[in-house]
Amino acid sequence: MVLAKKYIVLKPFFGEPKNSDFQIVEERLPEIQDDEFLAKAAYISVDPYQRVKLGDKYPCDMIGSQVAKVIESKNKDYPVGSWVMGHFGWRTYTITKPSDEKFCNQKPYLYRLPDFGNLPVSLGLGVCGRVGNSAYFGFTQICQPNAGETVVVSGAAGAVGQIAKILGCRVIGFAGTDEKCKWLTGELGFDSAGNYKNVNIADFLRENAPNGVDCYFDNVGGELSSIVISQMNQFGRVAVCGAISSYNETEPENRKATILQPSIVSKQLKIEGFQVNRFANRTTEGIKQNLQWIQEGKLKYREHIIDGFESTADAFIGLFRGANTGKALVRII
Ligand SMILES: NC(=O)C1=CN([C@@H]2O[C@H](COP(=O)(O)OP(=O)(O)OC[C@H]3O[C@@H](n4cnc5c(N)ncnc54)[C@H](OP(=O)(O)O)[C@@H]3O)[C@@H](O)[C@H]2O)C=CC1
Ligand SMILES: CCCCCC(=O)/C=C/[C@@H]1[C@@H](C/C=C\CCCC(=O)O)[C@@H](O)C[C@H]1O
Repeated sequence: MVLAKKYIVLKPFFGEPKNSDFQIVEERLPEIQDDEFLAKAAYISVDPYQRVKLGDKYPCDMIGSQVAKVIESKNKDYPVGSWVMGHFGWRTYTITKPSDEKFCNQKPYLYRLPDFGNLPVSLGLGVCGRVGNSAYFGFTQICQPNAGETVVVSGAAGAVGQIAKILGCRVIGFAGTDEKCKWLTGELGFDSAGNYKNVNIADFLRENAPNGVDCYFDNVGGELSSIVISQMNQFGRVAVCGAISSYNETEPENRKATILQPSIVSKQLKIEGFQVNRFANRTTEGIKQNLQWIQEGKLKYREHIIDGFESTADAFIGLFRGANTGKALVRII
């Protein structure tokens, strides 16, 4: 008999998520049945979307993905010892099967990790998982960049800007600390990077993108994005990936930003939101492309790893304070 631990969310988040919104409970797992396997969590992913994508019934199990190792199995496609990515929520042990989807209806719900060679399995939650695929497909398919174009990325400490450099673009990033900006222009090769907390965004862009912006990959929304969009070129393309600047905001007044329509019309812009699930049937293609770029030394990654299941809520809260540089993960020890 296995005793699992899982997080439940007691009430809707209000403002920044708090430890008191969560409770850890224990669950006795039954014996596995035909087609099922038992997986032990190795890494749990904490993600901004978890702040805004819970349902409306409380208490509820916390949603989320994890990389886990199969430790008991009655499913030949998931033998003991194999590594999986699954949307099991924040929990230590899971019994499931491919047709299950009892933990959520995410697509893809479950898959075996491709062979990452010498690289860590934790990449399956970051650059070689759906986060990396959001960058790869969101940027290439929505922004449709051309070599030589100027690209701006907000929430820039991820893969998008690097992919833009690989594709021959000029890249400007915005991030929330000077240390992150130094990493962007240093190791990652961005052409420039500004700390959105202490630069004048409009002046910074006029100086660093004097010929205007062709593509904007928007992770944050709000006024920063309105300013970037106001400096776009004719027929510019915007991929709206997220709006983290608004996720903890409870006052509707503070969710307002400068009107976009004058820029959209006069510059004939294309602005398109996307959810990475749209590219679910190309999951392996995206993972393999990012993996290949890592192996070729063209794509670098950082992981922000916090140890211990009991630290998962803290790791999640840290996302909204910019505590992570790179993918935020909890290692289950
Ligand atoms: N459309 C889709 O399918 C997907 C969308 N997303 C979205 O992409 C975005 C980035 O997610 P992800 O890469 O997982 O997370 P990150 O690893 O980029 O972590 C979140 C980062 O957001 C920044 N941030 C926090 N608060 C604010 C704020 N008020 N204003 C601006 N930046 C802020 C912080 O960095 P800093 O120090 O720079 O402030 C923080 O480190 C989110 O908006 C998320 O919702 C993610 C996955 C899929
Ligand atoms: C205003 C709400 C905007 C929410 C944007 C956002 O972040 C949406 C994301 C989900 C996405 C989650 C995808 C990747 C997370 C990475 C970790 C993982 O779980 O593998 C997917 O669920 C569809 C969008 O809703």
